[in-house]
Amino acid sequence: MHSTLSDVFISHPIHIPLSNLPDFTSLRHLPDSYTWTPKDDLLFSASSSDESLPFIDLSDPHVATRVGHACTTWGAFQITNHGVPSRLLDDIEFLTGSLFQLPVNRKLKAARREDGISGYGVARIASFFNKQMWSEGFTVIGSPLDDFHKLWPRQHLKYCKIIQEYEEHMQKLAAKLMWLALGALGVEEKDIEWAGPISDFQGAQAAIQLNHYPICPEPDRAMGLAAHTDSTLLTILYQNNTAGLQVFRDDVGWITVPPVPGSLVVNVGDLLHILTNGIFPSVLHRARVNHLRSRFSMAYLWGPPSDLMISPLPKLVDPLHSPLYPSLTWKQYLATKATHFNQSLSFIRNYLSSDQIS
Ligand SMILES: C=C1C[C@]23C[C@@]1(O)CC[C@H]2[C@@]12CCC[C@@](C)(C(=O)O1)[C@H]2[C@@H]3C(=O)O
Ligand SMILES: O=C(O)CCC(=O)C(=O)O
Ligand SMILES: [Fe+2]
Repeated sequence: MHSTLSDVFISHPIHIPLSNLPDFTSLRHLPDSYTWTPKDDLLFSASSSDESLPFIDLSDPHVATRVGHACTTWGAFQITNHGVPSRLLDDIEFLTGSLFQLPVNRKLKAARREDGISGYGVARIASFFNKQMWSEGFTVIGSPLDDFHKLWPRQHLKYCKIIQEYEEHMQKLAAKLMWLALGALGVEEKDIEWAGPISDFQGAQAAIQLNHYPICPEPDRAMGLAAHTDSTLLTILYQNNTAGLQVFRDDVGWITVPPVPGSLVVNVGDLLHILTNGIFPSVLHRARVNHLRSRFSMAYLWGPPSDLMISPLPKLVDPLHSPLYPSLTWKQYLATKATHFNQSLSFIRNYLSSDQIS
């Protein structure tokens, strides 16, 4: 049977109780369980800088060089002139706002199961931390029809249509960005067979993650979404007009990625880091919260077919650059991530074959 990403968490259920979701709106002080210190996350108070992320106009004649440079130096960049209609960005933001403003008991009707992948809940990475994150999320993989019907019994089709249109645009954009980034390293369409006969990565798989960071009474002591890298090839993120996304570089510290109306943020994920044999770093990022305005973000997490073997591209391997990672599938990598979280890349680096990875 053709398997999907959903199978991963059947064997790696994550136990995160939904029963103690706070009523974010009525809290005047941060409960202890939401108060973060460097003990809870080593990078919590790491230094910050006012450097900025590369901002790239996709209609620039030197776009491939700029994308390649941003991927090599930061593993992230912001884009404009990306071709996604601003009306569609408004629609997905409207959908996200409508979803999270539903009463908790309605949202819980579409709660993600412990061994499931889609639905409402706290971020999966919550299980790696002692403190709770000031956010709620909703993951869409495959058709959202059943879940949306539970959320909006009368209006679900309208919202399903928005998701479908968003996926179509994001899939095209992800393929375009992938070729720009790899093209900068001299990788050509013939080097990636699974991109398909017209090089459009039709078999790629994706998830949409909708995030809500409510207004927080003590934002400096809270964490919206803790530091992590995405397990994807690429992630394309749209944020509403409230700042919160930060990216980290060892030699720079944390920088804030300001929301620029109509622009999108692109992150290199762990699988693209593996595919490029470490040339592109997967970017460590997190979301901080705000005491005046709530924040929404909508991430399109894009990866290969879930059972396809991914390994450093032969073109990027030679006697001076031996392969740093074994071949493994996205499913195997997600399973590794479910156990080893931010240590996953260094964990698999120590294995020559994915058979040794469980
Ligand atoms: C395909 C996926 C990537 C993701 C785990 C998931 O199965 C679906 C949700 C994704 C997400 C979004 C928020 C941050 C993140 C680390 C998480 O906890 O869930 C990512 C996961 C990932 O990239 O590993
Ligand atoms: O909210 C953000 O800006 C970050 C979201 C994110 O990192 C994710 O969904 O993977
Ligand atoms: Fe992320």
